[in-house]
Amino acid sequence: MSNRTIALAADHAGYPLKQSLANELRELGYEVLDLGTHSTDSVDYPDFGRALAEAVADGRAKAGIVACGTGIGISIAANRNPAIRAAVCHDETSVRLARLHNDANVLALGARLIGEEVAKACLKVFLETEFEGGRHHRRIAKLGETP
Ligand SMILES: O=C(CO)[C@H](O)[C@H](O)COP(=O)(O)O
Repeated sequence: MSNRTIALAADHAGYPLKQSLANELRELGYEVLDLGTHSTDSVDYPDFGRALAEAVADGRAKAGIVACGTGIGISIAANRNPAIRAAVCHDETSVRLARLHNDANVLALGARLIGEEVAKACLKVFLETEFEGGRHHRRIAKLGETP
């Protein structure tokens, strides 16, 4: 991904993983746009999924990483923004295919389900894998159509 700014957001369950991934991103030379949360105090994941989606949609960040306990709730929140294709992934193959086929612009991780090293490996694959295009363009376009 060429733009070097990656947005991060998490709820309280995802907060420790978010901090770890922020450090990893900085070590990899990326700018980090940290949209919270900023502690393990209990918060509501829709607020953070929405904020991250807006940052990616308006171009403040090239892509985003979200984390909650499972990755599910915060991905649902992010995906309510029509510009967002958030994929919940817990292994590198899923991440690779989410980029190759789905042009996922947000990676959602379940902090209570996977370890930090797996999450870091998923992050690297997400950053390094380009959209394959071709037949997948047509399908991505259909995702933006209203039913
Ligand atoms: O995974 C999540 C949403 O999909 C949340 O992180 C989880 O529901 C938070 O639970 P709790 O308030 O019990 O910490």
